[in-house]
Amino acid sequence: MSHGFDYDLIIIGAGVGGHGAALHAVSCGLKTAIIEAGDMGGTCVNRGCIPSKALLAASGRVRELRNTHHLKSLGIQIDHVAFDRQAIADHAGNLVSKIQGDLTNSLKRLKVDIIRGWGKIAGSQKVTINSDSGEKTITGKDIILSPGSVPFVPPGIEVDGKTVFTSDQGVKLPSLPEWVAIIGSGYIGLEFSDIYSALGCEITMIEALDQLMPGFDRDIAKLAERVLITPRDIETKVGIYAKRIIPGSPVVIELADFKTKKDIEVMEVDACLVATGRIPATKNLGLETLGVELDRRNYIPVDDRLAVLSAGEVVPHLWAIGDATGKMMLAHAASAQGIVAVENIVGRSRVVDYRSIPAAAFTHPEVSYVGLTEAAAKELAQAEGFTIATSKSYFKGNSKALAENEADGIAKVVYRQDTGEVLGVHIFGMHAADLIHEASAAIAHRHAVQDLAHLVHAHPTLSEVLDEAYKRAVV
Ligand SMILES: Cc1cc2nc3c(=O)[nH]c(=O)nc-3n(C[C@H](O)[C@H](O)[C@H](O)COP(=O)(O)OP(=O)(O)OC[C@H]3O[C@@H](n4cnc5c(N)ncnc54)[C@H](O)[C@@H]3O)c2cc1C
Ligand SMILES: NC(=O)c1ccc[n+]([C@@H]2O[C@H](COP(=O)([O-])OP(=O)(O)OC[C@H]3O[C@@H](n4cnc5c(N)ncnc54)[C@H](O)[C@@H]3O)[C@@H](O)[C@H]2O)c1
Repeated sequence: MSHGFDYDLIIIGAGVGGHGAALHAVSCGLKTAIIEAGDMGGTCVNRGCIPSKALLAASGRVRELRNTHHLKSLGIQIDHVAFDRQAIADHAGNLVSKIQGDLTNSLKRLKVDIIRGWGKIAGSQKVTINSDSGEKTITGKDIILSPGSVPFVPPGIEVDGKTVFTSDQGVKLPSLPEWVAIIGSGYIGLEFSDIYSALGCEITMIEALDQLMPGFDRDIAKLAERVLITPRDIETKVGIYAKRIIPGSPVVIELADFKTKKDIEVMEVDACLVATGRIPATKNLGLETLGVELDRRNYIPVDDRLAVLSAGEVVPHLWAIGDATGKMMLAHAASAQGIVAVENIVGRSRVVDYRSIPAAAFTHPEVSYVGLTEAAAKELAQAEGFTIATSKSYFKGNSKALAENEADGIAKVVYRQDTGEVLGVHIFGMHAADLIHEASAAIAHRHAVQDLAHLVHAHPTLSEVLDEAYKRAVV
């Protein structure tokens, strides 16, 4: 193809979004180049999903093997469980190298040109790349921006990368501080509290909003707090924010009331993980050359087809995907967007169905959801004039969970009362991250609880928790 351009498609950013787009582009016959200034694989592979899940796998095993009470209930006795912090860190580091290599090779195998350097739009269908070897310009019929995101560090917080750090450094597990403060109780705060508490650190979790895990469905967050926080060596401070953090030994943290802004106390801890969200990496992309303005939170404005917008109008041949679009900061959402953008590029109109994209926190046990929380569904119902209902089932009534003696857990289905359409499903309990996909498929097809209640699930499996929740919705 190419038609007078160097490439059919140029992708800026080789994270999971850019990678997913590149693979799909090749399968659609597009001559493709991908530009990467940093580590191939971006955040997920190098500083996100992959190393954090490796740490969670190892620390989760330590937790399980040290839980003598649980093991005894199964008739097992283990006298001493030891671990080597550096070996756990190496497990994560080795996995990063492997997946980074696999991802890079998959692009090479498909003859995607990998160009190292900083990519910048230099005008319509034109990109410049700056690297140590100088600047060059290439042309592409279409351009996809996938520059990703970086940790957000609130003003007043100083990060030295050693005593006060973000997940970028945390995933390397360089030390196990005796007492660590975690700022934020979102995904990163939760997953790291799981890792640190399993490996014997004392934790203080500080959350600015008036409840822990504010992004999750309330019923799920309440039970998750009872299981993941309360019985562990984790002190929580809620409605309180870290106004100032000074790195050093000790780390000094000035806390204030989030609502009144009044100073509350000064804490001294050994280390502090700042897990206060992420912001788009959208500076210096040359967007101004095409008159594109970022939105007020610095995301790249896109329509449902992932076309970039300028003053509400589509900018021809320019697309954006991934964390930088601010839709759902998840790896699989980024690659799904990449596939949809390519579909539109090749003339097959497609949009992303965000409602059916699942999410999970890989704590022990896991938290997962897809679709709307009960609160969000209520808002939608009010706006559109329908009513919602919910149904719940519990792991303590599930034979498989009972056989494992891991019966802490709940599944909650939020649905429309009139049509039965499933609007959201939330699960907390063992293997919740895997269990959610059945619900994701149900939402993708806009299925109703009345139909889902008739599906047959193998016995005894954890999937029967969801089966039970659907059945309870229709009795
Ligand atoms: C600790 C942690 C754990 C996570 N765990 C999960 C998880 O379990 N599951 C999940 O779904 N998500 C997880 N995420 C989120 C996930 O990592 C991101 O949603 C995902 O990486 C976004 O992909 P992306 O392609 O949009 O951007 P990124 O992965 O950030 O990639 C963007 C790439 O673009 C490059 N780049 C930027 N600008 C330019 C430029 N101008 N020129 C050249 N290159 C450029 C960057 O160097 C980077 O490599 C986690 C994130 C963190 C921080
Ligand atoms: N398993 C996964 O899929 C996974 C894992 C890790 C990260 N991620 C992605 O990375 C993104 C970033 O994760 P995150 O946990 O940093 O963000 P988050 O948005 O999930 O949570 C940040 C929390 O920090 C709180 N906060 C902000 N400023 C504060 C302050 N000064 N003091 C106290 N609390 C404060 C917020 O109220 C919020 O609850 C997530 O949104 C998610 O999309 C996903």
